[in-house]
Amino acid sequence: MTRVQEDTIKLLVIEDDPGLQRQLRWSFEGCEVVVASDYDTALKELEQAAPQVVTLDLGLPPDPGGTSEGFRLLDEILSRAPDTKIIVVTGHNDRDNAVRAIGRGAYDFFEKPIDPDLLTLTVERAAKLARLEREYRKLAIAVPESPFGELIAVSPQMLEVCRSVEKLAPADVTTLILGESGTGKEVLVRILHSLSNRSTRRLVAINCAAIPEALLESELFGYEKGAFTGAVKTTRGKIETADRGLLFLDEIGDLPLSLQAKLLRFLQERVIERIGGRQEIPVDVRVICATHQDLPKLIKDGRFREDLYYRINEATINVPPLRERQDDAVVLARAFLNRFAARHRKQVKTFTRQALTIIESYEWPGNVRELENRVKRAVVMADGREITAADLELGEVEVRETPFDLREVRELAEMQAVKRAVHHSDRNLSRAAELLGITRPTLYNLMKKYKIPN
Ligand SMILES: Nc1ncnc2c1ncn2[C@@H]1O[C@H](COP(=O)(O)OP(=O)(O)OP(=O)(O)O)[C@@H](O)[C@H]1O
Repeated sequence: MTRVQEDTIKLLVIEDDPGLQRQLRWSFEGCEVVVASDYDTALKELEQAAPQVVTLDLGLPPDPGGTSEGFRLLDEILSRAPDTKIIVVTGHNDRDNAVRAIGRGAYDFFEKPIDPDLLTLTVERAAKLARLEREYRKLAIAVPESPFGELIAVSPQMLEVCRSVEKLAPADVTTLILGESGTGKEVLVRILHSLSNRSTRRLVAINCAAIPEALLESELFGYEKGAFTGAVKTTRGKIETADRGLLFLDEIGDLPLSLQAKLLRFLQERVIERIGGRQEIPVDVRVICATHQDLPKLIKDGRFREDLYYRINEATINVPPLRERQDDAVVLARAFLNRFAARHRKQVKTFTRQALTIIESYEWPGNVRELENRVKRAVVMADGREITAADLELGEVEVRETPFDLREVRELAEMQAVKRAVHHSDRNLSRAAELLGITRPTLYNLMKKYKIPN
């Protein structure tokens, strides 16, 4: 069995049949396996080995033909170590007990006779979930001291983004944050500010898309008394207010061309002139811009100045969409559930497995913001302790559940690796082929096979 990420999986096999014990030990060669054949030994091993995953045969002595001892142990394990993922092993066609076990908190069930390959995959998935939950808890515990505050990130892609933010924060360079709407760009700007050497000064934000063109100029640059009708007193603009601090220009792609020229001048000369003013006022701000738009395309269409693009883009941070970081989706969903359940004093504790699968599979066009809103709504509306797939109201979702058939599993892994390499190399196919350790023609064939556009 392969290892899940860098952790070795600790697995406790609770099984009284010596033949099956041997078979299971052999199937899970790559894991640290401990075996117990009765209630007391199982609890002792639970304490000593602290396994992430347990396989539990429901028919244990003194009731090997029934299920009473198995259920007693299931309840006890979950009360002592609630995060343990328990995979219950039932007799053939024993759906009733399987469903009962899931209802009492088991992670999954398995019918005898055991197919070691299938069971291996189930154990790997359970261990992966246990690892994500543990990492999330570590992050959650670290929150008070962490400059990353409420930011939740467990996927390698987001951890890389966090590293870039940490590196760029003290550098005082004009930084461009790119990413779809709702991916967390604003959250990252706030973190960047708190880690920068301007953290004791203000972070002034302005959304270039939300303010009409006529007002935007005075918002940014300010005006002198009498500059236009209604200018009853001299007013400083956002740029000036941000002096010695940080100015966040959100939706920079929507800045009208006339103001692009003015902003460029400011970035080059670091002075502003208020509307109706004649005096040049020096301002020391660090500018951070963000957009969900494709700026090179806007440049091609004549809607964004190329010279401004180079000015604001001294450093870039790319925030990946949520659908490309499946690991984050589940962890974020759990965090939002806890947050809103506490805020609205609801007894909702968890998601059903189906709901989690849907969360992993859904494309999340509105990214984290959409996920947050869906979970919030579901928590507010929920009556019971669990949020079901239907509560999320996502309609028909094509489920991307990891299949069991090994050929399908390999193909899925191959497709994901090709997609990642193409994204990581920013569609430079020679580089993508190099990352994958294959030739360009092989890469072309794979992209054709999986219908990945280039
Ligand atoms: N990694 C994260 N951890 C916790 N909360 C997050 C994370 N990413 C985003 N959020 C939350 O999702 C919501 C949207 O995030 P944010 O406003 O930063 O997105 P954005 O990319 O700036 O969106 P837009 O482009 O529409 O302005 C916010 O409520 C934010 O707190």
